[in-house]
Formats: sequence, C-alpha cells, structure tokens
Amino acid sequence: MSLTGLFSPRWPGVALFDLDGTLVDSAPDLAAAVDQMLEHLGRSPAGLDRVRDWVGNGASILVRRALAGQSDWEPVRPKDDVLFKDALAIFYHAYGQINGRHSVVYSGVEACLRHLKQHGCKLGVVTNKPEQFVEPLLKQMGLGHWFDISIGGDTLSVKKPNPTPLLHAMEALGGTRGTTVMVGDSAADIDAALAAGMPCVAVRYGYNFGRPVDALGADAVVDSLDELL
Ligand SMILES: O=C(O)COP(=O)(O)O
Ligand SMILES: [Mg+2]
Repeated sequence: MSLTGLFSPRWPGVALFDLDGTLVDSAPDLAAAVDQMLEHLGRSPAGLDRVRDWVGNGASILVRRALAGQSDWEPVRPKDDVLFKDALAIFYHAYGQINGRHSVVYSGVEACLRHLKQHGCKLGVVTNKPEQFVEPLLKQMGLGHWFDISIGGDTLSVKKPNPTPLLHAMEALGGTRGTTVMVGDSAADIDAALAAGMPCVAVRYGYNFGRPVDALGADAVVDSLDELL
C-alpha cells in the first residue's frame, strides 16, 4: 500500500494510535521513575538511554528489565519475585507522581489528529501503558479531547502484540478491518496490526527497543505524522 492510499479524505474511518514513542515522548518520565525505583532499592540508576530501549511491553516488563539491567530478563526464583513485586509498587508510586512532567508531544501529532477528526475519523489510543496512567498523561499533554476511546495495557487480559486490544477498540468505534489503521512506533504495534489484519503505519522517531522499524512489515513508515496528510 502506498502512502497516498493512506489518509485520503474518506479513509480511514478509525485510526488507532500507540502512545509512548508515537504520540508522546514519555521516556524521560519513565526513566525518572525507574531510576527512583532502583535508587530506592539501593541500586545504580539505569539512565534515559537504556530505559528508552526497555519501553513498549508495559510496566511489568519495564520493571523486570530494569531489575535485570538488560532487555532480556530471566524468569526469576520465588525469592526474587518478592523483590519484583516491591519494585513494581515503588515504580507505580513514582511514575504516578512524575507522569507527564518531562514528556512532550511529538511534532506532527496535533496536525494529524486535527486532520483526521475534521474528516470524521474516530480516534483511539491503544497502549501497553497501564490504564491508570493513560488519561492523566493525555490530559496533561492536551491530547485527551481528540480520542473517543483509550485502551491500556491492563484494560483487557492481553496486550499488544496480541491483536485483541486493537480489534476491541476498532469494534467499539464502529470500524472494520478495511476502514481502520494502526499507527505505532514498535514491533509490538506492527505485529498486533498484522495479526489483526489491519493496515499499519510505523514512525521512525519512536523507541522500538533501540532497533530500526523499517523492515518489520508496516504498510508505511514515516518520520513525522504530518507526512500522512
Ligand atoms: O508502557 C509501555 O511499555 C509503552 O507502551 P506503548 O508504546 O504501547 O504506548
Ligand atoms: Mg510505543
């Protein structure tokens, strides 16, 4: 599918957006909360550059990666599970206070959302971020009013790359696979869209676990969302 086939006046009817790394650069807040958690546990901070590459599979896996100090974390012994539960609680508390403080909306996002809304498109957020942090972040970023639905990583029993959250949002907004597009920054978004059977746009400026997003099977790859208009 070419770029000109995407975002024409009557298409899409529903557009679903990933949040972290696509609409909002939230890694600075996530890194600050991870580092507060690590310091609370007497460990060295991980820093923004490492934490950015750990974002995209939700808060639990972010905390698992932070405790392991790397992307690949081993399933842990029961003793370490207690540590994980404590770490997760500390992270939730810290992130609840920091969420939105250092985050910024990416260039091109507002223009894209305005264009789609003006053409009657329904808009949704489908993120792996825990639900309790989603609305506060959207509101602080001045983006909340654009969206007709938001699905967090714990809203349903499964999260991206499982296609269910995308299909759930699509159906709630009255869309079909042929009239819906997913826009995201990572393999989790693209794999979910492929499994859902819906077209997908990937952005290059996001996180994607520190890897390029070009060859992952998206229908279009862009440097800014205003390229789609
Ligand atoms: O919390 C995360 O891992 C980020 O989630 P998202 O990229 O799906 O918005
Ligand atoms: Mg993302």
